[in-house]
Amino acid sequence: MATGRTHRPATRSRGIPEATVARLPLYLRALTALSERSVPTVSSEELAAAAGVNSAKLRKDFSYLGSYGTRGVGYDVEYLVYQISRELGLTQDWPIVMVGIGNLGAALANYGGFASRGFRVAALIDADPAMSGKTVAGMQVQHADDLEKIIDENGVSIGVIATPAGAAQQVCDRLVAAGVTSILNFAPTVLSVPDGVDVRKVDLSIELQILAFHEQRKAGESAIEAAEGAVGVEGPAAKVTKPTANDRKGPDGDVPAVMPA
Ligand SMILES: NC(=O)c1ccc[n+]([C@@H]2O[C@H](COP(=O)([O-])OP(=O)(O)OC[C@H]3O[C@@H](n4cnc5c(N)ncnc54)[C@H](O)[C@@H]3O)[C@@H](O)[C@H]2O)c1
Repeated sequence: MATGRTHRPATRSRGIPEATVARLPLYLRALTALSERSVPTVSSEELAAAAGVNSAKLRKDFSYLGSYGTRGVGYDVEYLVYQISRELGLTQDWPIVMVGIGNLGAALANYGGFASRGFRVAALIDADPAMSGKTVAGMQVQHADDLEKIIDENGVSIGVIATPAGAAQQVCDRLVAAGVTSILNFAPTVLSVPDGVDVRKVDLSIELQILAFHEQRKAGESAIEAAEGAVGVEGPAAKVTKPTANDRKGPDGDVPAVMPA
């Protein structure tokens, strides 16, 4: 599919900014941990620290949900879990298909975290005939020839692609033609999709490259400090701005492990 776009406008139709939407899962993860410890209420500062977000930003984000907390008491943890889950669409079950059940696909299929967050793996699909019928994570792998039928029968709207990069666009096109409107792409390639289809990409090697960049800066900083120590006076090198912890944070004040698509 040659035409189409790969991103959405910054604000969703309901008026919640995309950056806020991207932080909601962080709040939910922190709130779920509090809920598991039976903590009844939480202040914006505590929750912001647990989620790795600035507290003023958190309060602004929650105002979009109509949640303002109670002065001196804070936010009701259970109610906030419900509110955010509802906003993210997690109060309903989302069947997903995974395409490409090799090393990564099998590891993802075995990950229990999808089901506990409302994502049911409806089918595992692979093009290799030798994989068909094999059991992975307790499910039989189905052949890619049946992709459209599987999506139709299971009412799937979210697809996960873990095929080699060269196959990803073709798989994406078939998923979209079959009715899938959200794709999580692990293949190292940019997918082109029509309007109305959301793509998120995950690339751990990009994350490592970003960490390598920071390591390089830190190494440069150490070299500057060593040179300063050796010379004993403030030379030109001392004017180099040293990176701070904030420099390494994302635009939202957090340190994303996985960059938004
Ligand atoms: N995003 C990340 O951080 C990350 C990490 C590791 C791997 N990857 C990428 O994930 C992909 C899978 O890696 P892997 O190590 O599991 O590879 P793999 O070779 O073990 O598995 C790929 C699977 O895809 C299947 N496949 C190929 N074409 C297909 C098609 N048209 N339809 C359905 N299935 C098809 C193959 O039969 C195979 O089982 C690669 O693109 C790799 O670069 C991404």
